[in-house]
Order: sequence, then C-alpha cells, then structure tokens
Amino acid sequence: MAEEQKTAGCSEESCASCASAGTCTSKKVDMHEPMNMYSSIKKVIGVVSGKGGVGKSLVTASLARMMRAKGYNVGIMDADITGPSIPKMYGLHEMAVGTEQGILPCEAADGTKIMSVNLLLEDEEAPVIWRGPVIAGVVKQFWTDVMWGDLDYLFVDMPPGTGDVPLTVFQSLPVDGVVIVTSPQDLVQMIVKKAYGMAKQMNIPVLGIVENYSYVKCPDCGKEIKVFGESHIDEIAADLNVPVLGKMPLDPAIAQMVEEEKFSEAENPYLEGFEL
Ligand SMILES: Nc1ncnc2c1ncn2[C@@H]1O[C@H](COP(=O)(O)OP(=O)(O)OP(=O)(O)O)[C@@H](O)[C@H]1O
Repeated sequence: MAEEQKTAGCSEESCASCASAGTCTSKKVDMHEPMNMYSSIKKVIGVVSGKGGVGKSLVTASLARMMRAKGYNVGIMDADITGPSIPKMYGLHEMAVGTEQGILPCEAADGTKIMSVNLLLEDEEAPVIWRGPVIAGVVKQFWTDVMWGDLDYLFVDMPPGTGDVPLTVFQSLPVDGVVIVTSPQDLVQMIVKKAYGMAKQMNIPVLGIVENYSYVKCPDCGKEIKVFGESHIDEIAADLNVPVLGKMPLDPAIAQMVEEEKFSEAENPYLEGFEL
C-alpha cells in the first residue's frame, strides 16, 4: 500500500490502536484535492447517516435553506451519486453548463447553487451503474471542476453508510464538520456510533445529530404518535458528547414541498436555533 494511503486520514486515536503503531515512520500527507480556482468556500459541512432512508437529503436541504434564509451564500453538493434527490426537490431539471474553466452549478430559485450527477445526465431517470472508483472520481470533480463562486457554506449530501464515497469526501475535501441524521429505531445507537466513529477517525468534528421521523402529530387532537417507538437520541448524544440539533416529525407540509419541487420556499421549523 502506498505511504499516502496508509497515513492519510489517520487520527491520533487511530494511530494509537494501529498495528503499525511505533514502527510507522510515515508522515501525515494532505490528500485534499485542490478547489476549483473559481471557487471560494468558507465552510464545508457533510451530512451523513449510518444507513439509508432516514431523510438525509431532506435534512441537507433544510440546513441549506436555514443558512440561505439568514442571508448566506449556500451551495449543495449532491454526493449521493446513485440516489440523487436534491435537484428535483428544488425543481431543477436542466443540464449544468460546462466551460473551459469548469462546470457551472445550477442555481435554484432561492439562489442556492447545486451540483448533482442528475444535472450532468441527458436523461435524469437513467440509472447510474458505475463502480466505486468512478463514483469517487465524480465526487472529487464536484470539488475540483465545479466553479462554485463565493460560498459561505457548502453542504455535502453524502450517500448513506461508511463506504467508499464518504471516505473519498472526507479525504479529498476539507470538511469542517458533519451532521449525523438518524431515525428512532432499535439499531440507532449502533448506527449513529458507526457514523460518529468514522468522522472521529478522519479527525472531523461532529457538529450534532438530527433525529428525523421522531413522531407524527395527529391532525385532529395534536397528540404526538411515536411511530418508531421511543427516542433514545438524547442519551446517545450525551454519551457521544454532541448536541441534538433537532427532532423532526413526519410532516405532510414538508413532504408536500418536496413533492411540488418547491424546496426553495421551504421552511423547516424543527431545525432552527443553532449555528453551524
Ligand atoms: N420529516 C419528514 N417529513 C415528511 N417527509 C419526509 C421527512 N423526511 C423525509 N421525508 C421524505 O421522505 C423521502 C426520503 O427522504 P430523503 O430523500 O431525504 O432520504 P435519504 O435519507 O436521503 O435517503 P437515502 O439515504 O436512502 O438516500 C423524501 O421524499 C422526503 O421528502
């Protein structure tokens, strides 16, 4: 294995428990890819989940909307290459334009800049059947070849789990922090800990946890029904010493914004009151 591969992303903790500890002579190597020369990005925030289907894309877009409503310049990199959902949420169906200098992200109605594989495909319904290294290469290009312009925040919607693409993003992009999205189910503790453990090993701060599908509010009596059972997110967050940023119900109003492709007008009252 190449020296860079061995050391890049090693944290002090992972070095301490590594089989090569004490004998490893290699120095840490910065594997970050160069940002496109027409980009200036102040903060990169990854949105991760230990498993699929927890509403990670919805939380990514909600965080982007929250910062956009505060007046920040915001971008979303849809790194969920095989399951891209961000452009549709914002009603974007055009193709991104490329120039000699790079690719221009598409702009949503609220000014959010978006790049996704769906904005590069002739047919947005065509499946992406690419092997891991090709997908990882595309994600890197979203950083090196996309002309993001001046952004205060770039949110990266990661594919679920702790596989190849999250690893590429963590190694190639200067990620300032991650937000973990989860749902209140049996396996949640184990799954959140996996996502948390990966960020820690990569030396990336965990900014907090968002619980989605926490409850459903009865439209008649207002009672909160815990469809997936009682939440344990507060205990898990306390155990990991990270804040809970929000608990989101399954909300038909939010689902409708997505369905109508009008997320650029969406407000998510369940994710407010914190700084990123
Ligand atoms: N709190 C919520 N209220 C209403 N609808 C929601 C909520 N959370 C997610 N949804 C809807 O559920 C669907 C799946 O959400 P989303 O695409 O964000 O999941 P995901 O975690 O990104 O999926 P995957 O990880 O498998 O790619 C979307 O149609 C989304 O609009």
